[in-house]
Amino acid sequence: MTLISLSRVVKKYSAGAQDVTALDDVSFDIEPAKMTVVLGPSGSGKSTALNMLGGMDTPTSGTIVAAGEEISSYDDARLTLYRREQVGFVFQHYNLIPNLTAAENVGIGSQYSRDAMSPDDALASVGLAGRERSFPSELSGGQMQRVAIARAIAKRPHLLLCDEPTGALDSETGRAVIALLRSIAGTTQTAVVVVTHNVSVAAVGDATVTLHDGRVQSHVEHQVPISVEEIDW
Ligand SMILES: Nc1ncnc2c1ncn2[C@@H]1O[C@H](COP(=O)(O)OP(=O)(O)OP(=O)(O)O)[C@@H](O)[C@H]1O
Repeated sequence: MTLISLSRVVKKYSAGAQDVTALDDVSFDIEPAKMTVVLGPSGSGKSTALNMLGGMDTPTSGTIVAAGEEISSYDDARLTLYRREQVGFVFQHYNLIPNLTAAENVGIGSQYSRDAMSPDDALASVGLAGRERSFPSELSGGQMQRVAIARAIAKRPHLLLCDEPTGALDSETGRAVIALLRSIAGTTQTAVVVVTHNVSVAAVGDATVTLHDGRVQSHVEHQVPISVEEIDW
C-alpha cells in the first residue's frame, strides 16, 4: 500500500530572468512503515522533493496524492491542516526553542493534535526519559536531535520527513539517530523519509530514491537493508 505518490512532478522556480527546474518529471511512491532515503548531490532537488511531500510547496505541474487525497490541488488552508495533522519534520540543526525545556519543545509540536502522545511518553520513546526538564543547552547534539524527533512523532504523523538529520552529528551519534528513525518506521505505520547526501546511509533504508539534476536517477528497493553498524560514515 502506498501512502504518498508523486506523479510526473515538475517544480520550476524563477530566479531573476531565468527559470530553475528543481524537479523535472519526478515520480515515486512512499510506503508506510518503511524508511525511504532520498539521495543526491547538492542542488539535485532533494529539499524541493521533501517540500512537495510535506505540503510546504506545490508543484508547477504533476500530481501528489497522499492517503487518497490529491494534495497538489489543495489551497494554503488545507495544506496547513495536512502538515499539522499528517506530517512530522526533523531538521539538520534541530530547531529547538532554547528557552523551553525538552518536554515543552515536544509539547509545542503536538499542541493542535487530538491524539498526541504526552511529551514525557514521546521523550521516553526516543530514549530520553529523565531529561524532560533539560534545556537544549544542557543536551548533546544527539540528544537535541532526539528531542526534535520526539517533537515530530508526538502527534503520531503518517509521514516523518527528515532533512539531513545526521548532518551536524558525529558518526556514532549519527548511526544512533538513523537506528532510531528506522525503528520508528519498523514499529509504527509511519513512513519515514530521510534526505541525505551520505551515500552510505542509503543502504540502511528499505528504499533509496536517487535524484540527479532534478530527475530520478534510480529507485532501488532493499529486500535486506544493511544494519546501522555497517554504515561506512
Ligand atoms: N526558492 C527557490 N528559488 C529559486 N531556486 C531554487 C529555490 N529552491 C531551490 N532552488 C533551486 O532548485 C534546485 C534544487 O534545489 P534543492 O534545494 O531542492 O536541492 P538539494 O538537493 O536539496 O540541495 P542541497 O543538498 O544543497 O540542500 C537548485 O538549483 C536550487 O538552486
